[in-house]
Amino acid sequence: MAPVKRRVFKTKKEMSGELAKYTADLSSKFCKERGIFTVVLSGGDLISWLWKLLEPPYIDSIEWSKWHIFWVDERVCGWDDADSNYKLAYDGFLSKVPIPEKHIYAIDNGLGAEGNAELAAERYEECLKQKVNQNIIRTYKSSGFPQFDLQLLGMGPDGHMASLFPGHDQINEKVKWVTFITDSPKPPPKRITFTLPVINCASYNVMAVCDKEQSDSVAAALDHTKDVPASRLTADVEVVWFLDQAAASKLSHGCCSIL
Ligand SMILES: O=C1O[C@H](COP(=O)(O)O)[C@@H](O)[C@H](O)[C@H]1O
Repeated sequence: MAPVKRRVFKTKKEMSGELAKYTADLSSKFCKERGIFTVVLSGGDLISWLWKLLEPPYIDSIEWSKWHIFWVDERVCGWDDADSNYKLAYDGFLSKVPIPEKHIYAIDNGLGAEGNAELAAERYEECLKQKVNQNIIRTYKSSGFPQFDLQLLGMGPDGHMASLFPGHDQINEKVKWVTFITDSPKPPPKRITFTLPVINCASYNVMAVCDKEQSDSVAAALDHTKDVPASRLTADVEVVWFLDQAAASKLSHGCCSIL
């Protein structure tokens, strides 16, 4: 069982600094070992916390040309839609770093714009299978599920991660790699999402959460007081929760160090 670590920071700025260092260290490890670094992004606040990677020393030292970018979940819309996780990441991060465009694997733009959630999920799973066949994505031991090097995740106040929401069936999917939802409680209703087995096969999973609004769900997930999707998060090597003080404020005593 992979260790679940928690790191609590006084400010979001400090958290962003350490998140950048953690990501850069893994980038250097995987680029040296494999010549490739597969990174999975989520939407939401996470993208705004990647800003430190856009500054020295990281902007100049990271081997961006070896990065391959995927999304743990995506809203079913076109790439230019304000709801798009691709657009959020492109505007706030990807357009500012020299990752080759052909290494960026977004939802099919046409199916997204059409609103075809089922087909968009199937197409994204096909894309992952193609990247496995091209040895860009590794597979997990004997299970055959894709294994990403690093996933950068976020959690909503209800404890959802990716587009796996409490009380919705997608969390129980055991076979598919990518599934879809058409009645997401958080708008927009149509989304595609990695399934739990895929999320949990990643080598390293980071869960970055800030603000008081999320503190109940952080406690539920880490103290296991309630079963929310994020409480099921694990990984092959390690899971690290990056928290600010407000998000960590309801954790049981003595279990977190403030850095
Ligand atoms: O809708 C989504 O929400 C989660 C959490 O977002 P946050 O703004 O509360 O951090 C996000 O991780 C997911 O990718 C996104 O589609």
